[in-house]
Amino acid sequence: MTSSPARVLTDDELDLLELALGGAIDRLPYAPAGPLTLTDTENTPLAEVAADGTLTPLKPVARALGPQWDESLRLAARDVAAESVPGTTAMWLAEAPTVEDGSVVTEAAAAGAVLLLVPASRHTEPGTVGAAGLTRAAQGLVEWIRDMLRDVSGEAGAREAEAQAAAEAIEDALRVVVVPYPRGGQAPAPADVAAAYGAERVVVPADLRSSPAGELLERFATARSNTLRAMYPEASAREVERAAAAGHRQGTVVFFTGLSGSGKSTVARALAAELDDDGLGATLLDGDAVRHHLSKGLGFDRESRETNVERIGYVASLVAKHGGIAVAAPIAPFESSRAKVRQLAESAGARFLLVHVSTPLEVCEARDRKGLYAKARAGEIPDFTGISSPYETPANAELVIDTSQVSVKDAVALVRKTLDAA
Ligand SMILES: Nc1ncnc2c1ncn2[C@@H]1O[C@H](COP(=O)(O)OS(=O)(=O)O)[C@@H](OP(=O)(O)O)[C@H]1O
Ligand SMILES: Nc1ncnc2c1ncn2[C@@H]1O[C@H](COP(=O)(O)OP(=O)(O)O)[C@@H](O)[C@H]1O
Repeated sequence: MTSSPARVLTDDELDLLELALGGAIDRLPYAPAGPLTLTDTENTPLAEVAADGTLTPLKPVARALGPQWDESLRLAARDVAAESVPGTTAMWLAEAPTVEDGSVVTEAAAAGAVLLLVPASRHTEPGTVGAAGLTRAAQGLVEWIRDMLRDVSGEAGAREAEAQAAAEAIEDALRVVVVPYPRGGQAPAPADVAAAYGAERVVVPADLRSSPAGELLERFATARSNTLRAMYPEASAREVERAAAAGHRQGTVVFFTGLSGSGKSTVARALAAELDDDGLGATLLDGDAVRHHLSKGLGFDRESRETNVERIGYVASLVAKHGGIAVAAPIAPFESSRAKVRQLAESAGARFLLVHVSTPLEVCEARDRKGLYAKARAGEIPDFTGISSPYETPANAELVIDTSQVSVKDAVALVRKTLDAA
């Protein structure tokens, strides 16, 4: 048991801890002095920081799935440095390597040992090649170089044996190492990290690219597949294409709010169906359905409603985080929870569209689809929105629709127009 205060580490902080435990950095920029227990989000104690900043590991940092977690690649800096030979060059592969980069790497490997360092973050920005893709691309680069050298040595004729030996030496000189590397401002300089892994110099191939290659890469999202294949070794091209395809889809949360009977579910359902028909797909989080599943057992007091709405917002943001469209339709009467939901979506990189279905109370009450207003007026349902519980009118809705004035079809068209313009 430890009695020192605990700190739950963020993803970037975990990367820094891994770097420090592996000997790549001397001290943690976020916890230079203790006593402090560092934990992951599951509260597993990972390390102790003493008053003088000394780190004592307690448990290994949890590994996950993916090539970037492969134990034979994600090695401690001190272990790699212990095996490194003088004159080692590090290539910092922060982007998927191109054919041009492959030539730079081949040249360096002809002169001595080369560490292909893959800076692996736990975050991937949509549209960029993440840690898994970079690792596969680095491994693919080694294969690409090997195949290329075999072809060349096969054409060498009389000097075949000599060429073959040279090719093998180059292949042996290459080693892929995955480096935990945060995205944030506390990231150490690549040159310092490379030195800790035993390299004498670091080359960032992306910095050496010729300008035509740089210009082409800037346009890569629209480049035809064959252009990509000409520029990249097979493994890199696959990763760049995969990332570009994912990056094109920004997730969206369409969040309806309004009184019971205002028409939220009707419009939300019609919208989701139309999006499906267009092949866009939409996940519908209808108020009633959510109350039967996600929020079963919750009541209608303020706290329960806030919990309900925030749960919906959380699920919607998960859907949108990976490019999906979430359509939610709870009453969501309180501004504070609507603001939280917006913030959740926006921090997942999604667009957020608040649609206030502003149908007047008299119309909702006249509709009284479920007979609830009558019961609420008779005092049989407490805390009924609009009758005995408040509805805070949103001041920041992207769209306001009064379904006593606008048909379902036109309401859907208005939402889609707003979505297209966003
Ligand atoms: N007290 C009270 N107030 C308001 N609504 C009530 C209440 N009790 C039950 N219902 C039924 O629950 C539906 C609203 O649930 P929501 O999850 O959308 O509400 S909230 O966002 O948590 O405020 C709502 O459904 P809709 O009519 O689809 O809005 C009602 O049918
Ligand atoms: N233009 C309209 N848009 C949406 N609903 C409408 C419209 N005109 C009439 N209605 C009716 O109003 C009721 C709205 O109920 P519902 O969509 O369940 O509202 P909510 O989900 O806000 O409680 C439905 O019976 C629907 O048929």
